[in-house]
Formats: sequence, structure tokens, C-alpha cells
Amino acid sequence: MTPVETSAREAGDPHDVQGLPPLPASLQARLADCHTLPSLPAAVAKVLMVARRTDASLFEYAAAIEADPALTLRLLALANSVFYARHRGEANSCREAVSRIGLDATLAAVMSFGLSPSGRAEGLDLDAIWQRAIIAALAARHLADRLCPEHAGTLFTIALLQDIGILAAEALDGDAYTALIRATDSHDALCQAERERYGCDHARLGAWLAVSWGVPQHLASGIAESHGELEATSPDMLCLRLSGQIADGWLTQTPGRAFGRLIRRLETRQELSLAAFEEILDELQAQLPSMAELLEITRPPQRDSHELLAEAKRHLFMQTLTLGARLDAHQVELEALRERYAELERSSRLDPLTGLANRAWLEQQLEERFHHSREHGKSLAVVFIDLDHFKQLNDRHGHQLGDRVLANFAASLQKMVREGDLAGRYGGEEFLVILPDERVAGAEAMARRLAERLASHPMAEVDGAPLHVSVSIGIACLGDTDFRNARELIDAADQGMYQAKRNGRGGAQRFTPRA
Ligand SMILES: Nc1nc2c(ncn2[C@@H]2O[C@H](COP(=O)(O)OP(=O)(O)OP(=O)(O)O)[C@@H](O)[C@H]2O)c(=O)[nH]1
Repeated sequence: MTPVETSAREAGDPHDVQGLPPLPASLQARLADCHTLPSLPAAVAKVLMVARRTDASLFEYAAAIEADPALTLRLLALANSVFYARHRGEANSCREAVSRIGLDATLAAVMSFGLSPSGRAEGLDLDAIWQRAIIAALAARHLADRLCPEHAGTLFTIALLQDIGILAAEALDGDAYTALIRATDSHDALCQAERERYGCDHARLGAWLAVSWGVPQHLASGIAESHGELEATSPDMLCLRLSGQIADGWLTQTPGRAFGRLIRRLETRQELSLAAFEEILDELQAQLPSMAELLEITRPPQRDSHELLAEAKRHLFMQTLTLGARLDAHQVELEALRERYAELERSSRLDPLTGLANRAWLEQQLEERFHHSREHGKSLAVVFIDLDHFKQLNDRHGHQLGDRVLANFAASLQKMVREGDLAGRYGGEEFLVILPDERVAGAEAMARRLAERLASHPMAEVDGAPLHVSVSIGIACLGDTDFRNARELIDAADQGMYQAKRNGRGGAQRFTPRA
């Protein structure tokens, strides 16, 4: 956190945090009218006045605190607590106490005294709020000791005060706000609900309140930014934001799951190893009881860091398994979809009755092959086949038999074409075969073979008697004539076929351009 300059502002709410956008105007107006906002005892305010000066000495801090005996006692208790006393002797004066615990922690202790759980706001669970605050404050300090020691004291104070905005929101809205807390199942969800209701969350509101008390601006802007994403933040911001999330995980009914999620979120941050995280949790557990005692709040639940992280890893493992299983299922689904798509695509090219290429596919293929043959100076033959007297066949034997004949004819045709050729149904009883690299002679040979086959193989049986069909065939060839496009080539083969019909059916006729 970069300390924010405390120069006077020209306009706007004097309690705004410099460097941050102002609070929504309607909220500012309501805050200005609210007479129940939490305030600080005079002694605390005096200490804050000292803290606002960058050149304030230890002596001045001590002097401000000594003016209030209760505050002095609280500070001495803190300096002599397990956390600060370690192997040192007893601190007997306010000055000794301030020197031992440092200016930041002194400020935090003084502030927490001013906002002690014995204060007002009966609708709120102040005990829970302070539990979160002290866990976060200690976590922030220990995280900072590892990641940015120069900010450890400041972060302790900010983390401790990060939720004071809840006090302001409760003062504004009373039961409606406490109902909002009850309706949300996590701190994140509460922030989101606040943003929807007030246009900002309690962190931002807390920063405003802090400035109104005279808390130094850099602490206030820290409070404003204390809630948010862990990714892509500076190390000090990571310590601060993580501190609140550690506190939430610590206090939840399912800490293993919460810490599992936290570890996953931290995966992108290399600075903090799992071993360091476990040490921090150990330190937290060691210090929380005395801190809770000092603030006269209920002790937060006891957590065994080793067990906690083992459970967190179990959750992560289960989550990975579930994700893996889901991924597998998705892959199977994707494969099935791919197959289905390929099948659809394949069937979209086929004629359903005969299983041969349909007209659209024939035309598209001919188009491509036509251009390819032209470009490479190759020949390309098209054979147009029309079954003779098919109407008569239908009329005599019925449509179903007609269908069977078409299907059997298609199967025979398919057997006669070579790899690289394409046979398809062009329409009704019309068929087309594309013969790449083939000249008229090759196409005529194919027509002959087809006629022979039809003569020797009946296409159906009627009352035990074989039913033979004949076809009329038209042939056109790129190479013989200079067709401009595939359409012209088909039309030419069609004309050849009509000529074959006119010649008496059952034969093949090559296209001959009129002179
Ligand atoms: N069973 C059946 N008949 C079809 C199908 N498609 C077209 N036809 C019939 O094929 C017949 C074609 O008749 P025409 O075009 O008059 O030709 P044709 O009777 O074969 O006479 P020519 O071609 O002159 O030898 C029509 O009666 C169509 O109803 C089909 O999918 N199934």
C-alpha cells in the first residue's frame, strides 16, 4: 500500500478516502444524517491525532494513552501477553509497552479498545466480527513477516479494522442490514449484496468511517482495498486480502473445504509455500487465545494446522477427481457428438433410398473435379443414366417394387465403378457417374459393362419371374469438347442420354456438339 498524501481536498465529502472514487452521493447523504454511527472515546481520538503525524514520537503516543487509565491498562496487558512478552521482563509503563509492541500495534490496540465488543450494535454478532478481525490481523502480520516485513505493523492494523464498515452499515440500516448478513452465506456474498444495495461494500464504507475518525489516510485506503481478488496483487495486498480469507476459513464449519479452496486460489502465487502456510496457521493457533482474552471476546475455535491442511488437500484431491471424471464424461460426450456430426455430414451427402451420393454432393464434387481437371489439362467423363420405361414399371408392379429396383440398380452401379469414380442418384430414376481422367472410350466401355450386367442380372423378381431393366446412357467428356463449366458438362451428358432414348433406348450415346 502506498501511503496516500493527506493534502486538503477542494470539494466533496471531507471523509472521503483520497485516491479512491467518492461514495455514492445517496449513501453520503444518509451517512451525513446518521447520528448513530460508531464513534471513538476521546482518549482514542487523541491517540489517533498523534498517529496522523508522520513525525510523532513514541513518547507522544505514550503520553496520549496515559491520559486514559483503562486504555493504559489494556496496552500494558497486551505488551505483557504471550505474544509480545516472549522472554522479556514485565513492561510497567505505557512508554515501555508502546516501545515493545510498536507504533502500529499500539494504534491497533487503541482502536480495538475504542470499538470493543461491549459497545453498541446489539443486532450484530460483535463477537464474531472481532474474532474475524483478530484472526485476520494476526494472519496479516505473519504473512507480512514472510512476504513484506516492512509492512507487517501497518497490515496488522488495517486487517484488524477491515470490517469496521459493518458497524457503519448497521448504524445506517439496523435490522435491514443484519437481515442482509443473515441472508448471505459468506463474507464475499455479503460484500456482493452490499454493493447491490449501497453501491459499495463495507470495506469502502469502513474506509470512510476510518477517515471520519481521523485514522491516517494510508490505513483508510488499505481498509477500502482489503476485500478482493488474490491474483495479480502486490505482496502487501496479498497479505491483507488473504488475511480475511484465512479468518473466514478458520471460522467456518467446514474449514478443510474452505482451506482447500484457498490453496487452489493461491496456486497462482508462488511466494507462499504450503509449509509456510502451515507455520502461519500454527502461529495463529498459538496466539489467538491470548488475543481473544485481551479483547474480551470468545476464543475462536481451535485448529490443528496439520490436520486442517491434510483435510484441505483431501478436498482438493476429491475436487480434482470430480473434475477429472467430469472432464472424462465431457470427452466421451464430445466424441459422441463428433461421431454424430460426422454421421450427419455423411448422410447429408447420401441419397436415402440407394445410399449413393445425392444430387447436391454430385454437383459439388463435379464442380471441384471439373476445375481440377481443367487446371491440370486432364480429361473427365460424365455418364448420365436413365432407367427405361420406369413409369410403366411403377404402374405395373407398384411403387414399392420400383423402389427395390432403384436400390438394386444402385448397388450394381456401385460395384462397377472404380476407386476415385463417383456414382450417385441425380434424381428420380436418373443416375450420374463421374469418371476422372477418363475419355469417351473408357466411359463407353463402362456403359457396355453396365448394359451387360443388366442383361444378365435381374433387378427384381415378379411372381417368381426375373425382372430385367434397361438404361439409356449419355456420355460427355471434358477434353473432347471445351466445356466452360460443370453444368455444361452435365447438360451435354443429359442431351446424349435423350439422344439414346430417341435412338430406341437401351444404348449409350456420346454428346456431339452441333456444328
Ligand atoms: N418407385 C419410384 N419411382 C420413382 C422414383 N422417382 C421417380 N420415379 C418414377 O419414375 C418415373 C419416370 O417416368 P418418366 O420420366 O416418364 O420416364 P420413363 O417412364 O422411365 O420413360 P423413359 O425415361 O422415357 O424411358 C415416374 O413415374 C416417377 O414417378 C422413386 O424414388 N421411386
